[in-house]
Amino acid sequence: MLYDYTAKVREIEEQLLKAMARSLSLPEDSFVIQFGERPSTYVRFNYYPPCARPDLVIGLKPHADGSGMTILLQDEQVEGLQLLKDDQWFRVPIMPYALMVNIGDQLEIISNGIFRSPVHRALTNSTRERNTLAVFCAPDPAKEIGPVEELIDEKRPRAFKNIKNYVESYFHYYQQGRRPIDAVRL
Ligand SMILES: O=C(O)CCC(=O)C(=O)O
Ligand SMILES: [Fe+2]
Repeated sequence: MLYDYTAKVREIEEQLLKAMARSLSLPEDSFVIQFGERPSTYVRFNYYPPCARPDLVIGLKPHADGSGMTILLQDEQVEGLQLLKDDQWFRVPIMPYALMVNIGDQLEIISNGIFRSPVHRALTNSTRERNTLAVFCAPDPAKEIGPVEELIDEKRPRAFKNIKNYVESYFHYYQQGRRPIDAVRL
């Protein structure tokens, strides 16, 4: 069942990548191509048990995803996800059966910073457990990725270096509480 789910999620992801490329007047495969022939898919079940001191304990610390795109199935009943925008945290409301699409760092790199990878976190609460399912869709780690040439010009100079296996360096910086994408920023 998980296999069927992730296979379908990948189809959605590909359609979204194509639509996003078209929205920038690029050939529709411009982003998909960078994911390579063997893109990687990681799945994480997040379980947040009730926590007596949600004021002191965070469920998942602030981070931006290291994927290209993450498709999150939120808990149907319990809210907890928040997004950072302009130094303020915004709640992401629950919508049963809706998929939450989140841009990851690698798509920010590929799109030369046009699509941004937002910092987000998950809170805990004292009464109810919360479950979410995240599918991280990322380029083949063996494939070098970098800003699409057509998105680089004088007005928008190249913002990132090319990189291979971004996820590996991601965890190195994550552990230090730093934003991994800053390491490839020019
Ligand atoms: O559980 C959530 O709402 C967020 C999960 C998340 O951000 C992640 O798994 O990277
Ligand atoms: Fe995340």
